[in-house]
Amino acid sequence: MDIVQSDPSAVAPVIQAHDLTFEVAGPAGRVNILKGVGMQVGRGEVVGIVGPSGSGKTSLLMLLAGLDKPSGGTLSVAGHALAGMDEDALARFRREEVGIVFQSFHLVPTMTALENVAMPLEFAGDDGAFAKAEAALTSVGLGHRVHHYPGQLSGGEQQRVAVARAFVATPSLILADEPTGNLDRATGQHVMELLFGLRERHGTTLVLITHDPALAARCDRQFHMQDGILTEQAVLPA
Ligand SMILES: Nc1ncnc2c1ncn2[C@@H]1O[C@H](COP(=O)(O)OP(=O)(O)OP(=O)(O)O)[C@@H](O)[C@H]1O
Repeated sequence: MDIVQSDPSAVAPVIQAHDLTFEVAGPAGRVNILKGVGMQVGRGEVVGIVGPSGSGKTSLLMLLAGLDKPSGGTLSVAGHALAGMDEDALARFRREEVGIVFQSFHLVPTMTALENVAMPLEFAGDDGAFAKAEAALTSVGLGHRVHHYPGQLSGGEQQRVAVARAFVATPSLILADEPTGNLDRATGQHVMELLFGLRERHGTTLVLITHDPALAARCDRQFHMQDGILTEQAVLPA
């Protein structure tokens, strides 16, 4: 009889967070920013997080990216239990599993678009870094701008470079913090089509912080953060 062993990582959720807390030291003592957050997100799901300013959305994103450590609770991303990992393992995890898109682009101003996108692959020792970066830039419609510096690009073009950089290493998870916040409506729409297209092409999971109700309504699932507490909500049509 053949024994078929299934790969548990193929079906395991990309994000498994349970009772996450995040405390920091403030001038008046400890501040509880996240107060027992739980979420489970499957492969290829697009999840929106809405909520007022200062409620803890970016803090949660930083934990999911392995850029901050939770004070308590358990967190597994793409099969990695982040709590037990040292800095080297976390750096590798971020390189291989996570892409991040920030509201303010965060490109390196002294590097061309091509160099910005190739950077994560070069760090990983990928010989094909520049060819892959050029293909990624072409796929976001910037094949003709590869040698431009960020300062020579419009806001929308810079965000498309940031999107290309986020997906060039085909991560399991893309985290986007107000990716359209600095863009006009049409340009923001274009950037979102690029991000949503990644799920279609690569099965990428997308976690999106947004203040835009229309954008949140396009997500498969929607969470609301309020004062460090996360609750899932029904997705209402825009
Ligand atoms: N390292 C830190 N030290 C002290 N306070 C912090 C730290 N990081 C975040 N905070 C505070 O925690 C709260 C949550 O911040 P966070 O950036 O996660 O909120 P947010 O929901 O993303 O807000 P916004 O929508 O304005 O970006 C804020 O009051 C912020 O000032």
